[in-house]
Amino acid sequence: MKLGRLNHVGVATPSIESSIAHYRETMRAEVIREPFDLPEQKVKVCFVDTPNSQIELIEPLGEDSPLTNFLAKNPLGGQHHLCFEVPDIDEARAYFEGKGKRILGPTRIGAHGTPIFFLHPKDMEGVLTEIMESPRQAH
Ligand SMILES: CC[C@H](C(=O)O)C(=O)SCCNC(=O)CCNC(=O)[C@H](O)C(C)(C)COP(=O)(O)OP(=O)(O)OC[C@H]1O[C@@H](n2cnc3c(N)ncnc32)[C@H](O)[C@@H]1OP(=O)(O)O
Ligand SMILES: [Co+2]
Repeated sequence: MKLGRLNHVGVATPSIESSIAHYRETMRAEVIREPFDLPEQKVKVCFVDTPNSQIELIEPLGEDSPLTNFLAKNPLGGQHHLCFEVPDIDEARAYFEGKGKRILGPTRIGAHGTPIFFLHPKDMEGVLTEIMESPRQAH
């Protein structure tokens, strides 16, 4: 498996609107993308572009969002996951399975429109890790 770029840092928030204001006004980021819902993933998403990566703002969508427990423990929100790109998602899945790392659920289409999966934080040095097929590699 070949490790690609850090695609984004996932940041959970109770309010994407207030987080957008923070990144625009305090961080002077150019937030040009509109928030959008990913109902199948039970999250609302808004990307904040930085010169070399992205912040992925994520807010729970619906009751049983995967963010619900995280925000119960971290009411202000906070760093949630890291997302790395790989050239081939199926090869990466087999690689991590071979390493005995717990993969959370099926490979599915993520917020960038390419296949992703998640690795359990307890198997990844405490970091919830998202693996994403590089957009330019999508078949
Ligand atoms: C896919 C769209 C978009 C994209 O980029 O394309 C996204 O990234 S959406 C992101 C939201 N979706 C997910 O996170 C899906 C994968 N996550 C999960 O399946 C759960 O969040 C899980 C299993 C990581 C944790 O579930 P839950 O919070 O319900 O369980 P616990 O509270 O019992 O936590 C278990 C254990 O893990 C620790 N934990 C939980 N979340 C994190 C985290 N983000 N980073 C590090 N550690 C985390 C938690 O503290 C518990 O540890 P313990 O020592 O037992 O307290
Ligand atoms: Co993500």
